[in-house]
Amino acid sequence: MTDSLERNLQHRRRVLRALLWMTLIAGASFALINIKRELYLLASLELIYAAFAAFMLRFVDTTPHLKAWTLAFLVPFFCIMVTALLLPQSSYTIFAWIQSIPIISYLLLGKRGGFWMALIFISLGVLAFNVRYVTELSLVNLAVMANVGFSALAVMLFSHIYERSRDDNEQRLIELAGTDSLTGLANRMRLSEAFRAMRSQADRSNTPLSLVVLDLDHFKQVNDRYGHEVGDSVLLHTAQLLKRRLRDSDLPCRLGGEEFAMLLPGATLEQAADLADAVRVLLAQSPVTVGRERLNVTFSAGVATLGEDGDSLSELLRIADRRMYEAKGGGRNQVVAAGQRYALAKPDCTSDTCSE
Ligand SMILES: Nc1nc2c(ncn2[C@@H]2O[C@H](COP(=O)(O)OP(=O)(O)OP(=O)(O)O)[C@@H](O)[C@H]2O)c(=O)[nH]1
Repeated sequence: MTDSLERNLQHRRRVLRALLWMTLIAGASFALINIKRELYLLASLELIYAAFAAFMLRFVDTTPHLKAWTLAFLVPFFCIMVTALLLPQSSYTIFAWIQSIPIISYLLLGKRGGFWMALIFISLGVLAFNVRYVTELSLVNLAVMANVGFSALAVMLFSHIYERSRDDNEQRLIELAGTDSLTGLANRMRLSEAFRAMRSQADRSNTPLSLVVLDLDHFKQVNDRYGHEVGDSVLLHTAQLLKRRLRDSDLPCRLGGEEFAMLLPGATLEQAADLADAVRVLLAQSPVTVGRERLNVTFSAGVATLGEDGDSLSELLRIADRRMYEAKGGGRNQVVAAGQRYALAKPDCTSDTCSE
């Protein structure tokens, strides 16, 4: 669940696995043929590479360093291919393999890495053709070289377009998976991702990180009295107000139903409580218009902070949730932030701080 919003590298692993199997089988077979043809340098390169492929097959599905291993495999792989192109004993037709360079590069390295890898090795391939046939430069050879070069560039262009749209679609899916469809705020899944990043940052810079859970008061009555659509616009109104009021570095999110959360990097428990109370006042002063009526919306909130109240998101959510219910129990439309419990703007409190 925690990795659910990360980019999916599964397809790259599958392509690499297929390439490793091909290298293993083809490398061993070609090595045998080339030994018979007395091309010992090429045969030993092919054998070494087949062994390297067999070695990589053991961990290609699990390695966390997929890109580094892909590069470690691919650069020598293409170098061997170019060496084969240069050998005077290998046939003319071997140049057809240049076509595979852009496809393999883009599938394994994505659009940026794929672009450079393909460009470099297609150029080297065309250069190899030049080196081999420079002495017998004829119109036929020029035509072959132009066809090999341009068709490889065409394949590269299509691979680039394909990889770019795949990348955009994946990005869009990641956005959608982390977004609440009604309010456009982050959802629980994105909150977990953001919490991990913000907690690391807070640990590194020794700065506070706080969480506020807020729940709209008597929301059922809004739905029952005005209907579900009006209920939805109240949720949207609250979400927009949170987005407007918070900093770009803060994360407002909808946990579900009429429950929201705010993840506040750099805010201590007290600062987070002050901010939650300011949002509470702002919401209370911004009624939602329904026909001729103006609907006052309030919420009850609980605050928790990293370290004092726990180190994981689930601990902070649990404590903030418990304090939110204390705020409900204390009369609603208030914020509870505790070490010792205190409530801000609690109607039946004479001072800002109430004892537990
Ligand atoms: N319009 C709308 N209503 C929702 C949505 N999700 C949950 N609800 C409603 O929110 C209401 C929540 O009711 P309760 O849990 O009783 O809470 P409440 O009425 O706000 O009472 P307190 O929290 O105790 O103040 C229920 O009527 C749900 O149907 C939604 O996406 N849209």
